Amino acid sequence: MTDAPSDAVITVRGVRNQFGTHLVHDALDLDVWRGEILGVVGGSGTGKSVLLRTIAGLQQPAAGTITVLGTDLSTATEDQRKAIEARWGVMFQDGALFSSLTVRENVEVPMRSVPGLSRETVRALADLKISMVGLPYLAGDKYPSELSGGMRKRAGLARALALDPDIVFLDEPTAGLDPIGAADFDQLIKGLSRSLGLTVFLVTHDLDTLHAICDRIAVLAERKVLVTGTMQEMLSVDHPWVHSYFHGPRARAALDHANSQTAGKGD
Ligand SMILES: Nc1ncnc2c1ncn2[C@@H]1O[C@H](COP(=O)(O)OP(=O)(O)OP(=O)(O)O)[C@@H](O)[C@H]1O
Repeated sequence: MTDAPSDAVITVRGVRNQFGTHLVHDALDLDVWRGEILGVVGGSGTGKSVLLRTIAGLQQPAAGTITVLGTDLSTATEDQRKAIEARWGVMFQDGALFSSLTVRENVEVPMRSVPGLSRETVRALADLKISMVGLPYLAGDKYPSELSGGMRKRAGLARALALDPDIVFLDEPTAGLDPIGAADFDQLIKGLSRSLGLTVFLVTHDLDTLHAICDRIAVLAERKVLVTGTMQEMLSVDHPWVHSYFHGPRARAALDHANSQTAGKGD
């Protein structure tokens, strides 16, 4: 709905995803612009996570093309795929950390594929990522089971940032966090996106997140991206699900909260 900037880092055209006879996406199109935070919403089972996995190369679409940073994933050679995969990071809901590795070792895992990095460099880079996500230095020595849910998410984000990606994919980053922890995590994502120029593809159910940090929102419904636009634009979309999502009681509470935050900043 908003005017399209010319610099799409992700272009999805005509994508179909299905499991057996269950058609999840059909003729799905989406563009993600460089440096934006895109929030992907939709009812349960509309295929938000499947879309994330498809774009992040973890699942093959049955049809359609996905171009990331200029590379068509369906025609890319093995080497091109590896090169492009190094330019994005993925954070799953629970952090998806290896339980037998410390936080630092988890963050080091993606770096091991980079030739020529000494052990000391890898360790120093991992510690840098750990501090960038707001974890205390000592968290690097801890195992995932020794961390709170919020710290595990931060550790997952540190691992997603391991290779200085251009794009991060976040699957429900604030799910399971208390409201203060969720708001802190929102600000962390926004700060990293703005300071590093990161493009963020973020699947969420969290209306506060949409208000606080998303530049645009993409709504999944009827097996496709039904509409994209700013929060303001979502409020005037005439579609039953979109209307009830953005005008329901939770949406009103999130809007009131966002307005009070903005008013507070003006004090
Ligand atoms: N590996 C799989 N095999 C079979 N069906 C799958 C698989 N992965 C996902 N699905 C189905 O695809 C549909 C979309 O799943 P997905 O997890 O993407 O939904 P979602 O929009 O992220 O849902 P939620 O908001 O509940 O997390 C669901 O019906 C799900 O059961």
